Amino acid sequence: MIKFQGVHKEYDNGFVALKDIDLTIEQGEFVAVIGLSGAGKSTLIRCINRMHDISSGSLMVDDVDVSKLRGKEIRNLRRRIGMIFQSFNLVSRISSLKNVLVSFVPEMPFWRKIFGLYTKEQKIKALEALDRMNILDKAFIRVDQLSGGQQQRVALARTLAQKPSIILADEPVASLDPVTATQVMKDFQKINEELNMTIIINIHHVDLALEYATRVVGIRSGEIVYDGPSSEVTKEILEHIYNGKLEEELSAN
Ligand SMILES: Nc1ncnc2c1ncn2[C@@H]1O[C@H](COP(=O)(O)OP(=O)(O)OP(=O)(O)O)[C@@H](O)[C@H]1O
Repeated sequence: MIKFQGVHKEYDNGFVALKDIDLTIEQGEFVAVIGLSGAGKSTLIRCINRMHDISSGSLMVDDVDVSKLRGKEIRNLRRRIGMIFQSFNLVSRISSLKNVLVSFVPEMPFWRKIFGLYTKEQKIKALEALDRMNILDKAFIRVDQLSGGQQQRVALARTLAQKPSIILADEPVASLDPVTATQVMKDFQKINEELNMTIIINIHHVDLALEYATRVVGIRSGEIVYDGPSSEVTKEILEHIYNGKLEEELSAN
C-alpha cells in the first residue's frame, strides 16, 4: 500500500509543486495520474521512490516511512519499486538480454560484477521476463535495432526481472505512435492483472488513461482535484482537471 498523508513538496527555489496530498493506493491498483503540464504529476510519482524528497507530511510504502530512509535503505526501496521512463533508459549498444541482466548487477558479488558473470538462474529469469513481454525472439538483438515499442517492452522486462511490487511509469508512451502506445498500455494492463503489481502511470493521453487504468487521479496546480474510477470520469470532470484547457490537451496529443 502507498499512503500519502498531508504531503507538501517545495522545490529549492521555493516553488510548491504538491499541496496537502492525501492519497492511498492499494496493492494491485492500476492508477493513471493526469493533469496539465506542470501540474505536479512527475513530482508526485517521483516522491514514491525518493527520486524527490517530500518537504512535509508522511509518505508510507507498506510499512516503510519513505522520508526517513537513508543510503542503502533507499536502494532497497528502489529494488521493490520499478521505474519506467519515456526514454526507456536502456543501454543501446548491447542486446535486450544483457539489458535485462543489468537489473541483477546490484545484488551480485564484486568479482561477478567485474566480469559480467551472470548465473544460470539469472539468465533464465531474464529470458522469462522477455518471454512475458512477448519479446523473447529479440533477446540477442542490440536494442538500438529495435522499434520504440519493442524497446519499451525490453525496459518493462528489465523492471519485471527485479520482481517489484510497484511499477512507476513517467510518461511511458509519450514518444510512441498511437498503435504502439496502445500496445504498451496493454502490456501494463497484462502485468497488472496477471502479477497483481501496482501500476502508477503519469500520462498525457487522456483516452488511454481512461481505457486502461482502473483509477484516475487528476492533479491541478499541485492539488488532487479528482480521485475515482476511470469509468466515472465525465467531460466535466476532465474540464475541471485541465482547468478548461481540455481541447488544447487533446489536440496536443
Ligand atoms: N527541480 C525543480 N525545481 C523547481 N521547480 C521544479 C523542479 N522540477 C519541477 N518543478 C516545477 O514543479 C511543477 C511540477 O512539475 P512536474 O514535472 O511534476 O509537472 P508534470 O505535471 O509532471 O508536468 P509535465 O506533464 O510537463 O511533465 C512545475 O511547475 C515545474 O516547473
